[in-house]
Amino acid sequence: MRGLVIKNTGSWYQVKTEDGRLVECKIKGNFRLKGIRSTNPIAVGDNVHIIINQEGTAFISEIEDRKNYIIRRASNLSKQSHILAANLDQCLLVVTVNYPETSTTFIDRFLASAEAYQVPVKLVFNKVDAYDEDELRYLDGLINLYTYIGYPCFKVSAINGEGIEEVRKSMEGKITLFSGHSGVGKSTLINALVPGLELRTAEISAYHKKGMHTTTFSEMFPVPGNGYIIDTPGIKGFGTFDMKDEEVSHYFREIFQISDKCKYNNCTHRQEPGCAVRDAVEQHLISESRYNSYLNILEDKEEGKYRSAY
Ligand SMILES: Nc1nc2c(ncn2[C@@H]2O[C@H](COP(=O)(O)OP(=O)(O)OP(=O)(O)O)[C@@H](O)[C@H]2O)c(=O)[nH]1
Ligand SMILES: [Zn+2]
Repeated sequence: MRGLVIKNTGSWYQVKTEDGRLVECKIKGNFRLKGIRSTNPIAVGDNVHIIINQEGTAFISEIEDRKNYIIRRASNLSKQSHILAANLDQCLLVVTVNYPETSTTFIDRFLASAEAYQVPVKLVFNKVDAYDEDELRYLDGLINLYTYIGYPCFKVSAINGEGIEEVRKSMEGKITLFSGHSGVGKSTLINALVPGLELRTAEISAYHKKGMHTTTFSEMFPVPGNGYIIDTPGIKGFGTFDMKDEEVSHYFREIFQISDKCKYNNCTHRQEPGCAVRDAVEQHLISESRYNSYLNILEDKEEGKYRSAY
């Protein structure tokens, strides 16, 4: 029988079967996954096949290929990683232009990592009820920019409900990860989207604070319309990853698009002659803030800071 893993306690998995049952499963045998040395072979979001025994116990017999997954290294020095979640359909990055301010550098770094992990991102600009005219104008500028690049944007207030319905619709049938700085309103937003869910996530938080199973526990919560939210504490973004200088621009869509017009095909778009990207920035075809974020990642990479930035 086919099912979706929605909870991983470290010792057993809760699987939602295709016919709608919730079944507690153990793993049988050794799962070896291509290319990953992981502390857990199965994660929430995995599509699995289970076998239910006559006495009512069940085990996972097969895991289907993943379209993506996010990991956390067991420790800085370790090559082993923990798979936090698999098969994410999207990430909603909650940002605020004020209270607190989310910088474009942060947004762009996040978007670049998401590109690397092949997880589509939508930007949710929260707290629109609290902004003055200047802040709203700046916000609209950002929305124009990111919509143009290809990231859908929402303008919402988790407190007064503005724009919430559109976000709710965009979560239907999808596995969604919420991310964003502390204080941007993720919990408030999730509670506005799915009333009653907050209580359950608070329980999980308390459980985590006790220090139990912190590295192995994860859970997805069903949302109306057949979707799921991943809101496990500790999963606030993507892990670190290594990339070559000339790869960084692959994760900036609009920069990558233009880069094949650069004179050198290993152009890093800094000082090289005949760089089409720098030309585009000068002609305001590529936003300066995006280009600066791009340079910023390159610089941090050189100083070895990028890995610890997340
Ligand atoms: N004015 C206004 N305040 C909001 C809105 N959404 C959340 N807040 C407030 O912002 C503060 C932080 O909200 P939280 O939901 O706790 O933020 P969070 O992102 O979950 O924060 P962490 O748990 O630290 O990651 C609270 O005081 C909320 O009441 C909004 O739409 N408008
Ligand atoms: Zn170039």
